[in-house]
Amino acid sequence: MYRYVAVGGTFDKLHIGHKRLLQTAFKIGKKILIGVTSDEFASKKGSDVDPYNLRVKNLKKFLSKYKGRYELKKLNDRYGPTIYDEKIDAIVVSRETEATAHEINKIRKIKGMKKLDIIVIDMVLAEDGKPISSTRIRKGEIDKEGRLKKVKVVVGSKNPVKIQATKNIFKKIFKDREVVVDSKDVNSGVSPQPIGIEETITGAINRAKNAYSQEYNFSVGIEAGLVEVPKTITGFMDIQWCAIYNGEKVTLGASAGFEYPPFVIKKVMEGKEVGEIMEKFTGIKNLGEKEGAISYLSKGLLDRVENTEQCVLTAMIPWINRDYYLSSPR
Ligand SMILES: O=P(O)(O)OP(=O)(O)OP(=O)(O)OC[C@H]1O[C@@H](n2cnc3c(O)ncnc32)[C@H](O)[C@@H]1O
Ligand SMILES: [Mg+2]
Repeated sequence: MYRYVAVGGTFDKLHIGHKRLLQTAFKIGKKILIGVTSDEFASKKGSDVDPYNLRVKNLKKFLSKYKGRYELKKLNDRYGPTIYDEKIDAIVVSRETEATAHEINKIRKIKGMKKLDIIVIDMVLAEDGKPISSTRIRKGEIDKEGRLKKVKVVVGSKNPVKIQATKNIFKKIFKDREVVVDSKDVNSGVSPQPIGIEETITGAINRAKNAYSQEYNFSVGIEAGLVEVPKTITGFMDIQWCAIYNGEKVTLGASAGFEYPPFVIKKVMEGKEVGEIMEKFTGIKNLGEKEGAISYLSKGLLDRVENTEQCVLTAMIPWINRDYYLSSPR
């Protein structure tokens, strides 16, 4: 336990990133020095930062259970007391502000002061996997809990099954929010009948990345392919893979796999696509965009949309549990 720990910031629209930072300080320190930027200094961020008094009022409300354990100090520069106060032992920063802590230690070294221990916390991520910040809250993209105000998704395919499955899952996850799902015809960059896990996943990722643009929170790429599976009847299973991309990170999910009959696999090995073989066999045109082979083979007990939903949902698991999967740099 440190005796005296420093943290600092503007703390505008006090959000869960700020709260995590402050809670970390109280966990490791007896007494906390909280630097809060002055209105003059904060105005560099733009004109719509809340006034100092309001920012401090909100801080005090959140800190009520730590009464007597902290001191507030107005900051007119990036360093505040950290470059002259000998009593400070450590400083808590986020990955984003870590560099400032190192600058502080450089200055302290020149002045012959002892080095501060630097405690770095991971960024708290909003629902789209990007860090929560006051700037994003001021822009109206997210709220103080990091929830998206509106969810914009694009699917890298014009296949109505993939679009519907994506809509269903995103509406399920973002229940009370407006969810917009667009679609874009994009290149998968792999063969029309992918074989093997590598090729199929590459197709899913390419679709997601090729569909992505800044205006979206997520892009979705879905690709089905045959994978070798030991002890099966044919040696292969058909598995749909979903890639979800936020412009920075990709996550993957898979659907329940199933086997095609041996005569289908034989023709695929001769270079045909599962889709065309199944269309010919069932006599249903565009089977893959309707109930799908899975529905035909399961005699209607599992339909294609449901099967596709599985890979979209499993690909969303890391985004639903951002702290476990996505916070620390990989
Ligand atoms: O967009 P701006 O206006 O820069 O606001 P901000 O949310 O980054 O908030 P501050 O600049 O007031 O940051 C105060 C401290 O909180 C940290 N912090 C901000 N957002 C965070 C997040 O999402 N997760 C963890 N720490 C965060 C930040 O690195 C600072 O050390
Ligand atoms: Mg900041």
